[in-house]
Amino acid sequence: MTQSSATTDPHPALRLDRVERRFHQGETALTILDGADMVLRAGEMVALVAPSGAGKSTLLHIAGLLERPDGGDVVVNGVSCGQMDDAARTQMRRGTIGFVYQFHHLLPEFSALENVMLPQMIRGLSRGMAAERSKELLDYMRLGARASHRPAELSGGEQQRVAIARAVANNPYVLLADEPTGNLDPVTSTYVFDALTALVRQAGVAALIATHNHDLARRMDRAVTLRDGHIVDLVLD
Ligand SMILES: Nc1ncnc2c1ncn2[C@@H]1O[C@H](COP(=O)(O)OP(=O)(O)OP(=O)(O)O)[C@@H](O)[C@H]1O
Repeated sequence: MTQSSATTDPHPALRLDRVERRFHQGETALTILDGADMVLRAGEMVALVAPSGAGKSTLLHIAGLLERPDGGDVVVNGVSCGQMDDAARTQMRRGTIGFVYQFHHLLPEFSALENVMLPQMIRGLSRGMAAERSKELLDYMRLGARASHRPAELSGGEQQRVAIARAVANNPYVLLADEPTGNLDPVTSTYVFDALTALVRQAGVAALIATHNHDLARRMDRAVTLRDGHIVDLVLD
């Protein structure tokens, strides 16, 4: 295991620069990130593998501009987000980052198609164009026949595939996924991961994917873990 590699790319999709994050639990200060650096390049898939409680979700939320770090910077496609106000960060996030959660987080009252359309319409795309792109994405995820179904009418694997389609709907530079197959049985998990991989490769997006599943982690380009508040390369057996 070595310090995570490479800071030579002038405009990587994502760069974490000396990121710090601490929580205070009663009298105790818990340091999760202590000057963490990382570079994620367009087209690469990186597994984030670390024990429960190590800080994977914290790292993904900071990388995804959902939470502010206590120190350091998050640079998305060359744009520093550290000093942005909340409105600017939200706008940046919507335009450049896709997020997939362990539980799909789809809106229950909307169809699969509408769930994929919504982030595009929030960004200003017309209803017609958003529908066209969403149909293409759902077809690609082999969900074309399910487009009009609501989340409750879909299986867990289908719900996650809709969530993945939604995450890439705005052509993000960076896709962040927090145990996207953690809630699925092994066969479905592999199927969903295959779909995620195909979409990531096709889109050339940079992906950081937290997983406890070493078999899936091995299929990515490289793996990292969290150690003493730093992001370090992880060699999987
Ligand atoms: N808002 C918060 N306030 C206080 N402590 C927090 C907060 N958020 C997270 N923590 C603590 O920070 C640590 C890291 O949490 P995090 O959820 O990032 O871990 P994780 O690696 O994603 O865990 P898991 O694999 O179980 O999801 C945990 O000890 C958690 O209790």
